[in-house]
Amino acid sequence: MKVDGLSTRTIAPLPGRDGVVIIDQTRLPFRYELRTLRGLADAAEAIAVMRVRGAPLIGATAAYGVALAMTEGADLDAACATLAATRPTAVNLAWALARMRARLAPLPAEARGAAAWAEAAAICDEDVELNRAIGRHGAGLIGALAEARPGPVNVLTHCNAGWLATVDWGTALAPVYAAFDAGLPVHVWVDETRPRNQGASLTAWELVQHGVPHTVIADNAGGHLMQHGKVDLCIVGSDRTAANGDVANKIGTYLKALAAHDNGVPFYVALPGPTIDWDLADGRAIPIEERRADEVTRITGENAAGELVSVRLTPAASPAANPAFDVTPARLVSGLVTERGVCPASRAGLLDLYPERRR
Ligand SMILES: CSC[C@H]1O[C@H](OP(=O)(O)O)[C@H](O)[C@@H]1O
Repeated sequence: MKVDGLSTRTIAPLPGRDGVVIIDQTRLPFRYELRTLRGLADAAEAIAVMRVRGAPLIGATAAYGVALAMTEGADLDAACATLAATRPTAVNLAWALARMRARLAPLPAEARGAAAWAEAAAICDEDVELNRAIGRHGAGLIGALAEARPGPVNVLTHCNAGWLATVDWGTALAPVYAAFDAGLPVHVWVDETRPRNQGASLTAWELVQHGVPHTVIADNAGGHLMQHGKVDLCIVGSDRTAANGDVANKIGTYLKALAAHDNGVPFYVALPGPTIDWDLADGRAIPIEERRADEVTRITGENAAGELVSVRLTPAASPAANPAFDVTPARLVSGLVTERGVCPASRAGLLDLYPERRR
């Protein structure tokens, strides 16, 4: 996508393969800061503290983390274990590490560096095309709604599943960008998405950059808007979708799916193939990340002087719980928007799109 008119991706290797440049998403929307990852430790830290986040981008960063590790002579299995331990829910992390290991393990140590950089680059290039295809297929859903009646199609999205969550294009927002760029009237309700506010800080920033009409809302407003006919379609991302179509996504997604179901609002999940966990029959075993309590008890923002500040919201003595994801059962999902098309949220639906997965 473009930032200040310049095309960019969320991650890219330095020409000398001695570093990887990322957008430090912990600084957005106030500062657009690039950061160079110089080694395995930098890559692991960037994932763990969410300088990079979003399932596909976590996988891409881990892939480059392996390349950085090979360049610094680290052990392949140890490097993969370090990266695997950063965040548990997004299956793209395990998928990328398994792919890197499969590519590198058969090679002699001296050949692993170049192969790792090439494989990481391939993962990134593929992600861009997967998401572009998701946008194409998902734009059809928006187009059909645009034809049904005048005025903008009002899309509600949760968290950030835009291009910042991937290498480019995004997943849930890819159809929005494709529809907008095709001239379709679209407006986005942006869930702020407490406690890390990826919606208010990242999705809103993306949509401003692209010129897409949008309105930031409190997470708790979504159900009310659906009750009053102000939401035509929900599209969210996924961090891990089980083989039966159960979807793990940012905490609060399940509540939006319940409200959509109760109000007859179509609820779609956009995801690329690497986000499908074929080894999980359903979503019950998806690991849910528990993050630090101070992400709930404190909030970070910019004061009038343009300084980044963090303020406490709760009494110091109050404990807090911070599950970062929840699982939306397939029965609440209208459909899955993948790079291969749209399918029902079911094992049969997924196997129709991915027949090579039939056992
Ligand atoms: C396209 S994956 C986006 C997905 O990742 C987000 O989680 P996090 O920001 O914690 O990495 C959120 O669940 C998004 O839907």
